[in-house]
Amino acid sequence: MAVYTHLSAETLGDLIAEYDVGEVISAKGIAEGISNSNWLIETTGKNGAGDAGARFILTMYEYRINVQQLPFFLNLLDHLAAKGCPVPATIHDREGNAYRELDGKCIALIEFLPGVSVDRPTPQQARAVGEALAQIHVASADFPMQRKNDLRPADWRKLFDQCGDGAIAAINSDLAQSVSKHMPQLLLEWPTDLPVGTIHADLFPDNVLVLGDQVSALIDFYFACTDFVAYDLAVTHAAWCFTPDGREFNRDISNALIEAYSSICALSEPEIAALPILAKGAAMRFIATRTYDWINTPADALVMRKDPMDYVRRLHHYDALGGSAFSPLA
Ligand SMILES: Nc1ncnc2c1ncn2[C@@H]1O[C@H](COP(=O)(O)OP(=O)(O)O)[C@@H](O)[C@H]1O
Ligand SMILES: N[C@@H](CCOP(=O)(O)O)C(=O)O
Repeated sequence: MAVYTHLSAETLGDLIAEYDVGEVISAKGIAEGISNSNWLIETTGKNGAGDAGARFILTMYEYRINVQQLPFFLNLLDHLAAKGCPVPATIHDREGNAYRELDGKCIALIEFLPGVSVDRPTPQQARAVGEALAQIHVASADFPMQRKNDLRPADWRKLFDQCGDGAIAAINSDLAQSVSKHMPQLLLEWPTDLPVGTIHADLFPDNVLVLGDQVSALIDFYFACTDFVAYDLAVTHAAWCFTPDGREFNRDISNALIEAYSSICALSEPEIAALPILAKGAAMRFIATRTYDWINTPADALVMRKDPMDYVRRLHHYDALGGSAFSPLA
């Protein structure tokens, strides 16, 4: 579940009164999610059909987010939404603030967008995701803010060092061996001069809402940063083109995702050549944070731990497949 903080009806009512969105009719905690508390808020304001019952997502930032970086994330949402991308716009309060403080934590109210996230996407859905990813890369080309990616190879190394070899091996010996085998190559051979842009960096199926085969929303931009755009395609590929446990690679989904993305954002020769190492790096980035969380999250914590082995298996696939994982481009 992901409602870590209790907000009373009075507190919620007072908070929503700071926005020009009507009065609260209902507020329901949202079970999905890991990092933040989220509520679905319905108000007496007008919805898209002109009737009372406007819906919003209220997010309270709980974990991992440096609040000084909130302007980057929230301005990016507004920038992309203004350009017609399927992302929720930020609702500003009556004084124009994109976020406020409540009980010492930051909160933001964002537009609710309809749709569901899928565990087992179809190639048609993967195609729509490839197009949506390309759309945000195009639309963010003139986004004026920058944010350093704080999860690059040296940062993964630091996370593993903080975990310690023994604790990593205690999770799974294959995990420990895979880190020892692949981290040196990733540190040495990570590209340095690929085209850079604003990237989502965490476009997993649970961060995409769909209505049928259409993408209705890209959400959870809280890892967004300035880095190689081809790395964003690699992260999305790693997240979408395998069974959730990483045991099976789905070539139809892979082809659909890559063809759709590259039909809008053509990749350069150096980007295509770099995809195999970017994909191994994408797998390692999630192995690193999942391993760290596995070791450092108390068993009784509300935060759900995710299995790093799902991404160790993806790393093995990428190691074995090389460039053929991206065959429409080969
Ligand atoms: N703008 C939105 N419109 C509709 N639902 C949303 C929106 N933002 C978040 N949600 C819902 O809230 C859940 C958790 O949001 P998310 O930002 O992924 O939280 P976390 O950062 O904790 O993972 C999503 O799975 C989705 O169901
Ligand atoms: N996508 C990451 C976890 C990041 O959490 P999120 O809920 O903020 O997307 C993973 O699966 O390891």
